Amino acid sequence: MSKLLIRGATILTMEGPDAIIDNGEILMEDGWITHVGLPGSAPGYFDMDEVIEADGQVAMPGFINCHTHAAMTLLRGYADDMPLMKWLTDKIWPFEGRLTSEDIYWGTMLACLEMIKSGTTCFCDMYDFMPMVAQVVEKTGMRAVLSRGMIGVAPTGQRALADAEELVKEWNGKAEGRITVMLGPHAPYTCPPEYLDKVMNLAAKLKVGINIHVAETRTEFEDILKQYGKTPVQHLDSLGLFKFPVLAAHCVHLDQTDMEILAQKAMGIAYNPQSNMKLASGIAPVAQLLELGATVGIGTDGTASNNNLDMLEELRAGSFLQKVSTMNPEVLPAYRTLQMATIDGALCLGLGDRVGLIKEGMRADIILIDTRQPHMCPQHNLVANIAYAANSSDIRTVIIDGKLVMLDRVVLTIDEEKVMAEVQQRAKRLANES
Ligand SMILES: N[C@@H](CCSC[C@H]1O[C@@H](n2cnc3c(=O)[nH]cnc32)[C@H](O)[C@@H]1O)C(=O)O
Ligand SMILES: [Zn+2]
Repeated sequence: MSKLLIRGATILTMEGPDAIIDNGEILMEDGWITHVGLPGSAPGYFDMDEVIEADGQVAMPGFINCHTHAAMTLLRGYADDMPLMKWLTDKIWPFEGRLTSEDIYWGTMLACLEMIKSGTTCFCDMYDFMPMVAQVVEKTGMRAVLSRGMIGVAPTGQRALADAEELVKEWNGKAEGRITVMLGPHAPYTCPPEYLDKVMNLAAKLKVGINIHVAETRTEFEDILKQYGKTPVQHLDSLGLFKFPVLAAHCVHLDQTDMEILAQKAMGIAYNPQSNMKLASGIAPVAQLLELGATVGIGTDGTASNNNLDMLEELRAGSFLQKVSTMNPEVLPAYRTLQMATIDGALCLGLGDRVGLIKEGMRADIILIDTRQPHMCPQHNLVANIAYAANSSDIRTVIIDGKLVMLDRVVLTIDEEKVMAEVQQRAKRLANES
């Protein structure tokens, strides 16, 4: 049995705004959190395999990135300042057509490196060559929800269904339980109803959830309305999609009925504020969705539309954007926003019983944040300091599933220099092939 102890930390358990333990300790055994309490209270104190002294640091659940395309690190800075449809059809899809499985491997490696260094312990991915992504998840020690992106209108539509089924069979529950697989029909505008029927049949057969982009742009909203006489959300609802556990990404353009449907029927909504800003897609009505009782997590989207995977930046932007768009500074307060980046994200991914809280009985996905920094002084309010002032470089240590993945900013599972050199060289080749 492996026993790991964190001591001396201020623990932000995320179980509630008052659930903060000063100078606390967290015991982890075989990946489980088995004790959270005051100093000297952990059982078996003297036979730990590893003790992490965390004075001056905050321990909190790792961030959960609810929507990304990890290997798109290869496209970071390749196509900027364009609207979604033009961006996808003129730049992104032609580039992606040249990607090999090795490219995906290295691009995802870089994404995992960046995510670990910015405190993300779990991410939800939709892309191609997903067995490579699964291998990277296994090697790097991350937790992930993976889906093979499926574009029904593409010549690869049929193959994508077969790949998705294979991915579920090969990887669901693997990497010591850190990988969950969902189906990933890309969007209502790339997956016609007959194709979504096939996806739903497969989801029923394999008993897995569905990850899909929904109502991202006004163009999508208008096109779907014209084509089917319904909004994207109501179109998907009428097809029966929400009978499955659905994670809906974006949800920017919604009417009142759409919001009610999502609040009542979606497993979760992935709010991607910076991608939506950069592609000028709009602002998801998150404050209203939360009022209606929706479960909302935060995602960065891929690095071609963000352009980084920094969840601290994302959650701050997400909070501020809701404040300014509603002209109400009280919406998405600091603690609520941190919940969205942790436990609510876990709920969006169907992992709410496993991660997102520092609590006995949960798996140990924990980050340590150094608070002894000028930009976090003084400490009137720890929660506000983390949500509104911290930088991702303040994240010192990352534990995933009870294993040390980064210690004092050294990532233990990835050769940082090698990954950056590989990606640089591959990105250059891919761009030159155009
Ligand atoms: N090429 C695959 C499917 C790729 S799935 C994921 C797709 O989503 C694309 N993508 C990335 N960000 C966004 C976004 O914000 N909206 C819609 N699509 C996106 C991404 O570039 C990628 O093509 C096939 O064989 O059909
Ligand atoms: Zn996306």
